[in-house]
Amino acid sequence: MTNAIEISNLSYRKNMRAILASINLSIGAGKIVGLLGENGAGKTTLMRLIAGVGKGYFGQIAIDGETGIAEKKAVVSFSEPLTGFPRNMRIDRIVSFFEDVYPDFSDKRYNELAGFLQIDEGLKLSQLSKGMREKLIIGLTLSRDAKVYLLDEPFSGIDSMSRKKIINSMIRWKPETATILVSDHYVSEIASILDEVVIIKDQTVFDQKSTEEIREKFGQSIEDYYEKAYEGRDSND
Ligand SMILES: Nc1ncnc2c1ncn2[C@@H]1O[C@H](COP(=O)(O)OP(=O)(O)OP(=O)(O)O)[C@@H](O)[C@H]1O
Repeated sequence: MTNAIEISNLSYRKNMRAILASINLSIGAGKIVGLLGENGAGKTTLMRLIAGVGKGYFGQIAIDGETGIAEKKAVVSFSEPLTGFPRNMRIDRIVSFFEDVYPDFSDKRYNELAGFLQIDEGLKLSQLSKGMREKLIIGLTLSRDAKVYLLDEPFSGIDSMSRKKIINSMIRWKPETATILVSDHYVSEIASILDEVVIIKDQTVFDQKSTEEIREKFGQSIEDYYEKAYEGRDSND
C-alpha cells in the first residue's frame, strides 16, 4: 500500500540557516501521528513543506504517491492560520470561499463540525477569540475529504474541556484511510489517540515510534518517552 507521506532526503534552509536537514520519513495510511519537538524545532516548517505552501526545499515529498505541487495540494488539508482573509470578513463568507476553492469540501461535514465546535458563522474574523478561531480552523480543515490532514498546534488556545472533547472525537471525523499529522505541546492530552510519534530534534527526524511500542516495550507514557528522548537520555532509563 502506498504511504500517505513519503519524504526522502529533505533539506530546507532559510536566510542561509539550515532549518531542516536530511529528513527521511514514511507515514502509513490511516494513522494519527503526533509531530513533537521543542519551540523552533521545525514542526510548522515541515508541515508547510508537506502542504506545498512552503517552497525552495531539496529532496522529495510524496503524498499518497503524488509528487506534483497541484496534485499534493488536492489531497492535503492543512490547518492554514487564515491570515490571508480580511479581518472584517464574516465566517460564512470564509466557508463559501473554502467551498469554491476545494472540490472535496463537504458542506454536510462542515455543518456537523460547526455544530459540534459551536462556530457562530454570523461573526466576523476579527470578533473571534483565539480559541474560537482555532475551532474554526479545525472545522474548515477537517471538512475536506483529504488523504492527509495537517493540524499545526490546533488546540493551543482552546479551553481544556473543549480540547478533550475535540481530541476524543478526532477519530470520528477522520475518514478511515486518511492520515492525520498533528503537532501539539500538550503531549499527554493527544497521546490517547496517537498511533505513532515523530520527534523532530537537531533539524531532523530524531525518532519515530508507534505508541503501542512505547507503552509495551518501554513501559513509558508517551510524554515521558518524548521528554527523555529530547533530553538525550536513554529511553530505557
Ligand atoms: N520567516 C522565517 N524566517 C527565518 N527563520 C524562520 C522563519 N520562520 C521560522 N524560522 C525559523 O525556523 C525554525 C523552525 O521554526 P518553526 O516555526 O518551523 O518551528 P516549530 O517547531 O513549529 O516551533 P513552535 O513549536 O514554537 O511553533 C526556527 O528556528 C525559526 O527561527
